[in-house]
Amino acid sequence: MIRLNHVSKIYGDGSKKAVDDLSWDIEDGKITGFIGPNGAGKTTTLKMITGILAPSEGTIEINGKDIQKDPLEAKRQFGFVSDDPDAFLRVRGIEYLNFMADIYGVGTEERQRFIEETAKRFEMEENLSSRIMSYSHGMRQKIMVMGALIHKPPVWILDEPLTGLDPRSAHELKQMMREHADAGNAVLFSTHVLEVAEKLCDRIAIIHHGRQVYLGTLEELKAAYPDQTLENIFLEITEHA
Ligand SMILES: Nc1ncnc2c1ncn2[C@@H]1O[C@H](COP(=O)(O)OP(=O)(O)OP(=O)(O)O)[C@@H](O)[C@H]1O
Repeated sequence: MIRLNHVSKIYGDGSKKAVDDLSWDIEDGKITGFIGPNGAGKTTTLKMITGILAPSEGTIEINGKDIQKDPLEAKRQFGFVSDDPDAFLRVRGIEYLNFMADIYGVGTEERQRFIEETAKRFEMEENLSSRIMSYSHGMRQKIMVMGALIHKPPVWILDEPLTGLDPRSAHELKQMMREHADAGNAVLFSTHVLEVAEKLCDRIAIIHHGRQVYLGTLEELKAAYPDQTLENIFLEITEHA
């Protein structure tokens, strides 16, 4: 569970709140889709949850561990896939995965099992010995997902994880997200693809201008806007918010 308690973020000169007073519980056992227009504050929120940015106000707990006060314990609770997969370009895929496994103290057999299984699912077996620099965008995305999840974190936080993935890999990652949530864990991911959010998510979190406009189940949202697609609901909510 991720708990945000009156979280705000003010960048630079302080003239504007990029995130404004978010208080959310991202529940276990659910996939929560995080949506909002460009510049709404999604990446800023995810970076605060993962401790990359400090909130200007408020507190964030991941499975009860405060990301500011107890960062090491809090960071053990989640795996984070950023929206920029262009990292560790000079190392080989397998070296990156072993590096991530070493950081989190994942044993040899356990990491081998994970690498074999996910490389197969993502059709990456042939590429692990090549440098990440030589990978396509989608392949970089897949190796970053594998690295982020190698320590089997209970909470998954993914910023636009499906961008650039081919249909089979996207299907596998969606399936993995579903299996992980069904096993009782929290999965939070941001997306601009509303069809994906509509099909995959149990709950939807919508922000606009840094402010919370909706958090709840898709069913509740649809009940409030009968016979409308999520796209139409999104357009209406973000127009009037
Ligand atoms: N480093 C920064 N310095 C100053 N302002 C920033 C910085 N990063 C983001 N912002 C501003 O904060 C606001 C929220 O940006 P953020 O990247 O969180 O939005 P987003 O919802 O992830 O957008 P997108 O869907 O386009 O990725 C925007 O107004 C943006 O210009």
